[in-house]
Amino acid sequence: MKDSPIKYRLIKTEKHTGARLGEIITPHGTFPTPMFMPVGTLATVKTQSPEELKEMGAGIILSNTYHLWLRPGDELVKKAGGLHKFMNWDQPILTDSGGFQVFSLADTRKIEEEGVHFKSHLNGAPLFLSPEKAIQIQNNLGSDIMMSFDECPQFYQPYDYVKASVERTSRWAERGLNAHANKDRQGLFGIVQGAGFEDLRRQSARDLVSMDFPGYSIGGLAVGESHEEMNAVLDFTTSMLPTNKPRYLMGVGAPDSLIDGVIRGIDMFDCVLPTRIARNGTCMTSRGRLVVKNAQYAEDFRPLDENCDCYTCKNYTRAYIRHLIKCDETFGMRLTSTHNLHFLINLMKNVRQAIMDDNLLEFRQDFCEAYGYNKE
Ligand SMILES: CN(C)CCSCc1cc(N)cc2c(=O)[nH]c(N)nc12
Ligand SMILES: [Zn+2]
Repeated sequence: MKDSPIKYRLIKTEKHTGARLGEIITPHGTFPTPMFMPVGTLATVKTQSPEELKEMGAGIILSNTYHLWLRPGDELVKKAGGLHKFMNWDQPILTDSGGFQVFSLADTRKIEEEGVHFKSHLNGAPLFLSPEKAIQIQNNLGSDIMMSFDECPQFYQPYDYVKASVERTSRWAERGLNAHANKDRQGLFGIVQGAGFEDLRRQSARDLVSMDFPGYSIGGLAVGESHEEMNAVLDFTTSMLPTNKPRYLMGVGAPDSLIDGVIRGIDMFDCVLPTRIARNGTCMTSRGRLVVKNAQYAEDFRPLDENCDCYTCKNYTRAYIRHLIKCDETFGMRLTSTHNLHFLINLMKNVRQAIMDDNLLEFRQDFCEAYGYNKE
C-alpha cells in the first residue's frame, strides 16, 4: 500500500536469530519494536490510567471492535470524537476486527460467505458481522491500526475445513480493503491463517501479500496449541511475509512465548494475561510466577520483585498487596496489574537491547533460567 499512514522502519536484524529491531510510525506517534501492547478491550486497560500507561512505556494499546460495537456503540464513540478522544489516549491504538470474539464469545453462530450471524454474549440479541461492517466499526472508532475480519479456526480442525476457511478469510480481507473508508488515516493489517498446515499458511500469506497491506498479523495461534507447535508454525510463517512490514502475533503471550516469537521475527504482541492474572494476585517476576495471595507472603515485607523498578515494587510489599487482594480491595488489583504490565513492557525493552547487542540467545537463556522455565 503506497500511501499507508502506517510505516515500518527496520533498524537492525540480530546476528544469530530472525529477531529485528524496528519502529512503527503511525498518525498518533511512533513506537519501538519488538513491543508488547497492553489490552484495553472496553476502551480501558483495566485499572490503569493513560498517564500510568505512558509512564510504564506502553507505546500502543489495543481495543476491541466487537465489544465496543456492543457497548457503548461505535457511533457513540464517533460522536465523542473517536476512541483517542473518548478514552483520553493520544498515542497509537490498534483494534481487533471482532472476528475472534465472535468465534470465542458469541453463542450459536452461523458462518456464511456474506459474514457471521450470531447472538450477543450480553443479551442473546441476533447480530451480524461482515468484513464491511467490521471495517466500518473500526473506521468509526478511528484506531490507527485496524484488523481485517477473519475466521480463527481451532488449531486441530481438519485440513479441508481450514483450507475453506483460509480461502474465505482471504476473500473477506479483500472485501474489507475495498470497504476501508479512511485509508489516509488508518492502516489495515491482513491476518494470516492456516492453523498448523504449512501449505495453507503459505496460501494465506500469498493471498494477503498480493493485496499489499501495510502490516500482517499472524492469527490462529495461542488457541490451545503447544508452545512447540506455535514455534513450529512461526518458523515457517514469518519468512513468508515481507521484511519491510510489521508482523503482529495475536494473543501472545507469556514471557517465553514473547521471546521465542521475537527470535522468529515477530514485532508486535498482545495478551490479556498480565491484567487477567493480576486480578487474582498472580504476578510475573524475574524469578518466575508469584501468587501473592499465598499464606507464605503474609509477613513478607519485600517487594513483589526485588529486580523491578515499577511503582508497585518501589512502594509496596508482598504482605500489603496480599492483604489487599485477600480483602478484595481494588487497589490490590491496581498494584498487581501495574507490576505485570510493567514486567512485560520492560521485558521487551531488554529484548530490544539484546537485539542491539546481538546476544538475544544468551539473554533468553539467562531469563528463562531465572524465571524457572526448564528450557533445553
Ligand atoms: C485483546 N486481544 C485478546 C484481542 C486481540 S488478539 C485476538 C486474537 C487472538 C488470537 N489468539 C487469534 C486471533 C485471530 O486469529 N484473529 C483475530 N482477529 N484475533 C485473534
Ligand atoms: Zn514491579
